[in-house]
Amino acid sequence: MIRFSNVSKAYLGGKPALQGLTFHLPVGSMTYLMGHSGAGKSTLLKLIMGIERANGGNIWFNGHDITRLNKHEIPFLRRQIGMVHQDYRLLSDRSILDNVSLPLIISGMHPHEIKRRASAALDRVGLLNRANHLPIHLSGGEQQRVDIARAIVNRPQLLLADEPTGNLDEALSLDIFSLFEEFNRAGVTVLIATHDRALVQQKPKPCLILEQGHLRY
Ligand SMILES: Nc1ncnc2c1ncn2[C@@H]1O[C@H](COP(=O)(O)OP(=O)(O)OP(=O)(O)O)[C@@H](O)[C@H]1O
Repeated sequence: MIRFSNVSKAYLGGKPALQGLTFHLPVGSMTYLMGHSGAGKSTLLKLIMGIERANGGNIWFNGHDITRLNKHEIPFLRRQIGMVHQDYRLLSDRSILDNVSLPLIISGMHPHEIKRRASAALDRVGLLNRANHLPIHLSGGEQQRVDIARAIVNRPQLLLADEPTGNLDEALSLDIFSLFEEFNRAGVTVLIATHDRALVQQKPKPCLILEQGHLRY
């Protein structure tokens, strides 16, 4: 699914954020991405999403080298990837159904199909009965579920999560993790950047560990 080959990234004027990364995430795998603050986890996720560009090396997504995509091809790449954030990033003046609909509106889908798919995504995270509520009326754990519904509404092959349990207590973190496991069982490849050692110990999975921009083996 994803293959990094000797990938490096340095931000303008900064020291290298990632250096010489080589690894493979097979289709259907579920992997943690760990490392201290500043180790390069978010940068690695941004390279996969095409938000940042590598300075060296190649990144293969389903056999296509995404380091060579031009800017018109990036939206097509992003439609195949769902991204879950630590801070949810929901639009506060839109219902949760509207929030989940957003990626489908952007992709130009018919309104009937948008409503059907967004409702199905909310149902999968157990929030269909709150479809017309504003985000402010939901708890932190529920808002995280809305973010996950929005990430999977396009039926992505790959789900990336950047500290998805960073704002949640242990019980809610396990709930959220169980959702990721469900999608993974349905065939979605999952990569979760996390500091959450309790979660990693309770739910062991293969780990990529970054140390100051290098992979630790
Ligand atoms: N837009 C940017 N411009 C310049 N430097 C950046 C930028 N984004 C990240 N960096 C630097 O790149 C390095 C890796 O940062 P990154 O955010 O990828 O780490 P992280 O492991 O995700 O950290 P955290 O766990 O705190 O989110 C850090 O030294 C950071 O200061």
